[in-house]
Amino acid sequence: MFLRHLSLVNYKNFDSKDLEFDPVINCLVGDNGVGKTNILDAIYHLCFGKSYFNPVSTQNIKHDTEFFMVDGEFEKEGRSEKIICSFKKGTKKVIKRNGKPYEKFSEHIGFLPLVIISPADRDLILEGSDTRRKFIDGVISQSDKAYLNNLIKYNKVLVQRNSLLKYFVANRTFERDTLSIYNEQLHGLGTEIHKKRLDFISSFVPIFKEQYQHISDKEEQIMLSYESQLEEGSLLELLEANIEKDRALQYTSVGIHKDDLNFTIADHPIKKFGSQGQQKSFLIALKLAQFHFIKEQASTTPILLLDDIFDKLDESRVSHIVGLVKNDNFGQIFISDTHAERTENVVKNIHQSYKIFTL
Ligand SMILES: Nc1ncnc2c1ncn2[C@@H]1O[C@H](COP(=O)(O)OP(=O)(O)OP(=O)(O)O)[C@@H](O)[C@H]1O
Repeated sequence: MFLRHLSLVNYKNFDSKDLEFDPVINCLVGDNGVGKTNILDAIYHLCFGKSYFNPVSTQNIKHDTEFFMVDGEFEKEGRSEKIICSFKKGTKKVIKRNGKPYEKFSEHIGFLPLVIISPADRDLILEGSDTRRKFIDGVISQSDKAYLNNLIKYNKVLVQRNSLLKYFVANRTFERDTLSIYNEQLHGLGTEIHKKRLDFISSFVPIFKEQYQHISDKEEQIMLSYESQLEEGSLLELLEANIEKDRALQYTSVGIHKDDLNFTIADHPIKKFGSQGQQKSFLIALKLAQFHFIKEQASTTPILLLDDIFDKLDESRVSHIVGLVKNDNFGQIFISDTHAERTENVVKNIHQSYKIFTL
């Protein structure tokens, strides 16, 4: 699968832009702030219906204009697929595949698998657990529609249960039976999600460790483990046991929405004890493992976006990553960098077709 053509209208810093891509390697080079990352983000938008960097849709519209449009022509399994993602202020975002709008964006997720490696990934280590849950959910959802649907349903029920807890306090009332209905729904959906997360972690960890060994020269004991309150008991039991606490807090304090991933090096949290280099290698290994996992599950090689990759790694490691496309037939890769020469040196050595775009 690859992206053949990209057209932008009023997308971030671009009025209009048309790019015809190479099926294998594409390099976007230029000074800071010219819009290299914005082009990668537009590609991300076509695959996920949203920005990787800025979730506020209005802020993805070029300043002082009213709408944006991102139009991409992909080739997938020998067929041309035209995806258009557009957004006008005050209306709902629209994604169309070959002229037909999707009713639910979730139907589009996984159709065009993509992995991005960016300096913004550091949030996975530095920020709260929701960032890491989004990561697991993002990886599983790209190859498992049922998981994504359960997750959407779980989040809806969770919002309803939280509203009910607030309603009880505001109206000085309490109805255990109504709450029990939500508990059962959360239990059913949450248990499924928990099981899939467990299965995912057990197949993902070996891939992740292998990727880390590839990019780190040293033997280091790194680990990624899954933490869930559901290890303590069934979700139904936990919800029932925490009813008084939830009434006081006015929100649901237990469930798979509290799950987390632990990242460690030599049994200590990498956030506090990992060097900058170790943290960078850890994040790249995480994303490369995502690439390999999705490739296996979805039987399509994901598009790989490498944003500012030299900010993270030296040339030999970048060569290793770019070399992935050499071994993975039909993979397409996009690289952004401020130094045209450095990028060209790396891609020339891969002996694959490539294009360099100077912005
Ligand atoms: N909604 C918007 N309207 C207009 N310009 C925008 C909008 N959002 C972002 N920009 C501009 O886009 C530019 C940043 O683009 P981008 O992050 O793609 O740069 P880059 O080439 O990747 O830079 P770097 O090499 O520093 O990573 C900034 O100048 C920013 O002001």
